Amino acid sequence: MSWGYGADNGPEKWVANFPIADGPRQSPIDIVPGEASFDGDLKPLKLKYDPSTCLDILNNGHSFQVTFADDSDSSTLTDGPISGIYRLKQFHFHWGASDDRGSEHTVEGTKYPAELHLVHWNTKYPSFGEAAGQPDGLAVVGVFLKCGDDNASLQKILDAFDSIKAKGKQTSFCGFDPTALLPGSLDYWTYLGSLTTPPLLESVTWIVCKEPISVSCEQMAKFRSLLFSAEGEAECCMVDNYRPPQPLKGRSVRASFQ
Ligand SMILES: NS(=O)(=O)c1c(F)c(F)c(S(=O)(=O)CCO)c(N[C@H](c2ccccc2)[C@@H](O)c2ccccc2)c1F
Ligand SMILES: [Zn+2]
Repeated sequence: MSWGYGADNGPEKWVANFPIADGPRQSPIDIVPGEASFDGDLKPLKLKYDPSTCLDILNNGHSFQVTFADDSDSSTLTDGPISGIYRLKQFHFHWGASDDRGSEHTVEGTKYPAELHLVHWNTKYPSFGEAAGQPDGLAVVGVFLKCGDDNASLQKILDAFDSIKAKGKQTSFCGFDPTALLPGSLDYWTYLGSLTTPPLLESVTWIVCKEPISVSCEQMAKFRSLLFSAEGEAECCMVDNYRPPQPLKGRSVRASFQ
């Protein structure tokens, strides 16, 4: 059985096939603002996305992801805590079965109903796959979602869900600008961590925005209409696809704001 989020193949079981699950720089973590150290050398995040590089939307059986063409520097992350140019490869979300949980990072124990991850790779390496194996290979921007006003930008994504309900379903999705999913303030916390799904590679510079974006409760409910299961299989709702916080193991978390 491959990894997932169920009782038999969920986060507590991943270490059996992916021993790095108990490694020194695993993600996500619980962020304690009072213990984060302000670093005046941290630059503002610079995110430049070209909507024409948006390719498709896919239900991959763990989450849904929107994939971008990454054969040029059209959609990039620069500055912030990183050096060099990182290209946007895909974004995806994690969410709960109810509004009281769903995010991967937590803030002093507070769980948000969902969390957006924008995955970028360091162009000093020849490809995403190469970069994913390097300690400075990936940079993921995390944005918390909280229940509140309707989010018109998110609605465009949700409107595509009917064509990707089951695992393996994919549909073209273009002209989407992920900038529209970013909060007003780009204040962030940053720390060295890992992918939060197998292969759990310790190659991620995490950049977690302090300010959440809002989604309506109806929009949150739409996330839960996706399926972990493929067509023809017993239906299994795609919910609680998040890994719980992992031990900090002496790492420091820096803040870009005071
Ligand atoms: N929270 S996280 O950012 O660590 C994360 C996830 F939590 C996550 F669910 C995914 S996923 O692709 O939706 C399903 C698992 O691969 C990816 N997807 C990765 C990925 C695949 C293709 C292109 C970009 C990112 C992940 O599958 C991956 C990364 C590195 C090497 C192999 C696989 C991911 F990066
Ligand atoms: Zn993720």
